[in-house]
Parts: sequence; structure tokens; C-alpha cells
Amino acid sequence: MRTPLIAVSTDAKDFENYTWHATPQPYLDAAVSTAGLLPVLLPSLGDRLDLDSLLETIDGVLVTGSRSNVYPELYGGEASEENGPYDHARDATTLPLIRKAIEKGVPLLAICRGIQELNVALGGTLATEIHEREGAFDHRGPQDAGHDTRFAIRQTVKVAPGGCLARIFDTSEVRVNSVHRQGVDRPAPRLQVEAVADDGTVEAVSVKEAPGFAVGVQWHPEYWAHRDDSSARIFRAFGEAVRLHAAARERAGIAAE
Ligand SMILES: N[C@@H](CCC(=O)NCCCC(=O)O)C(=O)O
Repeated sequence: MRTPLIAVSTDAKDFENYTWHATPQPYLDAAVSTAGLLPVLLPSLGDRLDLDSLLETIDGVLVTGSRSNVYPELYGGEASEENGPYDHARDATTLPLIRKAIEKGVPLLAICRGIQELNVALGGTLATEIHEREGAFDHRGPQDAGHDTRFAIRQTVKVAPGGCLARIFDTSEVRVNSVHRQGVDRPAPRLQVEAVADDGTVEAVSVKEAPGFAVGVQWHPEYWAHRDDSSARIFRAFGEAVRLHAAARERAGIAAE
């Protein structure tokens, strides 16, 4: 069987007088080396993309983290200095992509900004500067530090019993990293909360009655997937779901001939 293809979200970034569409390499490393998949970057070209054709061609979708935030007006909020920076091109691509992937049963793993996009795409809302809330942890990584320090595993999340993450982790508590200022405020109706931090922050969700694997996590399993078992489990579960989806599509294609 061919190596399954996954579309990976990109940020639109301006430098050297160009707009570049890019994603950090740890997501690609985890996709290739832990999940056993073949990632292709999806440019954030919004409604210029034929997402139906894309989702008939690729076997999974990985929506990555980013320092940028979902534009607040997309979930009834107000844009302000406080809740930027924004990436409109990315929002215009990932939100419809997430909805279509879920509808078509294409496996979806959404990480950090990705879980926030998943929540907004399905009608939920976000809160910003969550570390300022009464009793909240500081979920931001250390600001002026190297990536290994910023993405250090430093918090415990409680896994909801009986959910899909409980089956992936086979434990009730998982140690994770945390590098975010925003978080799920009102979960979308179709989302099942799969893990929470001790301060109540939603740390993982799945899509109720989704035809395929559809999971969002607020932490960054890609960063330590090469050596941390819990991080690797998420990418291996995503990889398995993608392979099953690809095999089912191949069988359907053979049957149709
Ligand atoms: N911007 C959102 C999502 C956070 C996120 O995806 N973090 C990735 C970290 C990228 C980096 O800083 O290197 C939020 O802040 O909640």
C-alpha cells in the first residue's frame, strides 16, 4: 500500500517581499517519523482551493499550532490589540477545511491553534489571555527561551473516562506541554471534551458521532513525539486512522472498477 498523504495547514507569513506559506518542521517530523505518513503543505489560499477535490485525494488533515489567533469576529468576538496577531488567509482555509474533513470522514488531528479552529469551525467560542482568569495557570510557554524550554512537558491533564483519548492513552492523567494564550471558551455543540487541565482549561476534544477520527489537542504532541510516549500515541493513533481511511478508499475504488 502507498504511504498515505496528509494535508498540513500553513501560516501565511510575509518576508523577503513575498508571502510565504509555511509550517514548523516538528509537525512534519512527527507526521513522517511517528505517524508514518507523507505530509504535503496546504497553502492558505482560502476559497481559491477546491477542498472537495483535495479531500478526495488526501487521506488525512493535520491542523498545526501557530502564534497567530483566530480572528475574533469569526466567533462573535471583537478584534483588539490584545487578541492578535491574526492570519486571515489561514482562517479562510482551515475553517472550511475542518468542516469538510469532518463531514467526509477524513481523519483530522488539530493541534493548539488547530483545536481552537476546530471549535470555531463548529460554532464554539474562544477566550483570550486565559492566564489572567481567576485561578488559571499560565499556559504560555516561557517567553524568551529556546524551543526545548518553551515546549517542555510541564502540566498534567485529566483524561475523560470512556472517551477516544482514554483509549489512546490507556491512562487517566497525561503529562503535556503548554504554549498558548487562548483557549476554548464555549465548546461547540458537536465537541466532546476529552481532557481538561486542573484549572478547567479544555485541553482536548473529539467530534461527537464524527464518521472518522476527529481530535483536537491544546498541547503540542508533535514536539516530543520522537521520545515521549503520550505524544507518540496521539500521532500513532492519527496515523492508524489515516491508513484505515486510505485502505477503505482504495477498496471502494477497486470495487467501483
Ligand atoms: N495562538 C494561539 C494558539 C497557540 C499555538 O498554536 N501555539 C503554538 C506556539 C507556536 C510558537 O509560539 O512557537 C494561542 O496563543 O492560544
